[in-house]
Amino acid sequence: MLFLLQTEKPFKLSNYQLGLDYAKKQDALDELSQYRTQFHIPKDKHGNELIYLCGNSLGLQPKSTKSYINQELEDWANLGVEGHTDAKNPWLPYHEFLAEATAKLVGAKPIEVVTMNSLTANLHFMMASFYKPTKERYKILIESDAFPSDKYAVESQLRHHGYDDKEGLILWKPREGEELLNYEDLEAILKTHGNEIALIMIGGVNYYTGQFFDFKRITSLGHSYGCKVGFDCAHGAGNVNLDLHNSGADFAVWCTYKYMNSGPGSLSGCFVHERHAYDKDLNRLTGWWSHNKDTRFNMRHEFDVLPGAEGWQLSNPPILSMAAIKASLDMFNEVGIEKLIKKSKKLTGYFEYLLKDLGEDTIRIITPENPDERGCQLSIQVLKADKSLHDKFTEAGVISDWREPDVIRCAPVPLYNSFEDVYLMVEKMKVILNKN
Ligand SMILES: Cc1ncc(COP(=O)(O)O)c(C=O)c1O
Ligand SMILES: Nc1ccccc1C(=O)C[C@H](N)C(=O)O
Repeated sequence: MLFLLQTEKPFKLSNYQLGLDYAKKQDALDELSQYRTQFHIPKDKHGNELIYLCGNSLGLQPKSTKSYINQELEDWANLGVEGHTDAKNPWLPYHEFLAEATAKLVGAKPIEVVTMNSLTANLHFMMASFYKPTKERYKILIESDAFPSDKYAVESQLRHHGYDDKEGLILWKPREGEELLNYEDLEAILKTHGNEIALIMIGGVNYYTGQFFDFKRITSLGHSYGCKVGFDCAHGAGNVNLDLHNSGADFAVWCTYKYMNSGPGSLSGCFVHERHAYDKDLNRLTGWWSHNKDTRFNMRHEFDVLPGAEGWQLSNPPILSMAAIKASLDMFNEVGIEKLIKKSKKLTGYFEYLLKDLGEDTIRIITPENPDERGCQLSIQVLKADKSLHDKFTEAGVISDWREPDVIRCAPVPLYNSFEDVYLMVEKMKVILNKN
């Protein structure tokens, strides 16, 4: 199925009509095309722009990021400690400046989101509150091919609470010979084990296949059996419509260095559903930044937790990293996630169409075909290939990534990738695979 810019109705054209001229025309018609110029596009040693399709791993740097960070460096140089209150963007409440735009991006209310820590750390902090095992109900359900860090984190939670990490872990697996997960299988697992499962923790968009799960469906199913439900949205934030509040999920976490373009190792985002906002009995690991802002500096005050996701903060945050997040969020706020998703579906649809022309004896796209069940990433299984193939792509100026055993992940990011990028990538693929 191919979505063309001129029409909302999918229809097919010949490959000739969908060539370079077509790609250039779509770029000219694209109302978001000017955003590409607002990013640094990496170049090869001759100064030519690379075809960067790796926003699923590390998003590109907005040109504005430097000035946002420089503002904080200047305020630090000029004000020292007074910057906490007197900086242009005072550091004490800095995380509050991110809440509204973050909430909009992930479909939440400002009280439900906070930016803090790193991703796997936040997953643990969320599990400290939402994984409350009992003798009867202690198991954790996760998708079988979850990102390793998530799997290690849930296994270590099981061990931390004194359970066996194999016996306590339930895996939602694809069917024999398939990669994508099937909801009927999840329903069957819950029918048998629902009363033993304390927590369902799913990678909202799977890092390997790119499958975007139905959060609402998983959450209501989990809740109907009394399980808590959380999502790791590392591959979802800034990429798909997460609609976290309406999903009803108990919590979600994500990183800001992929589709949120906020720099390597940048801070993570965290969502805690509003219904938990004022629950002071919910166990959590806390620090002084979880404490009431009005009395935080009275120091000897008895602990008084902040309402909402802010109440999960521990430490005063790194402002330089937050400044990079602010630069990126300001851009997302200007564009709006709806427009991005609209372009994303067209761009990825075009990419998919061109790839399919390579033939099923060469490649197989393991990402769902339905545009509502994926983001911009396509995971391309290259038959009979090994990593040396990926090296050839890199040499040819295409930045993508390789995931063992045989998958190239490519993510045309609507903020900075073009239809021409996608066209050229497939042309290079044809040369490398001797398909031209
Ligand atoms: C789904 C998922 N979970 C966890 C991680 C690990 O994140 P971090 O190193 O920021 O904790 C990543 C990416 O690295 C990821 O994609
Ligand atoms: N943060 C990184 C640092 C170094 C190398 C890779 C990463 C990734 O983010 C990998 C990504 N999570 C993935 O889906 O493969």
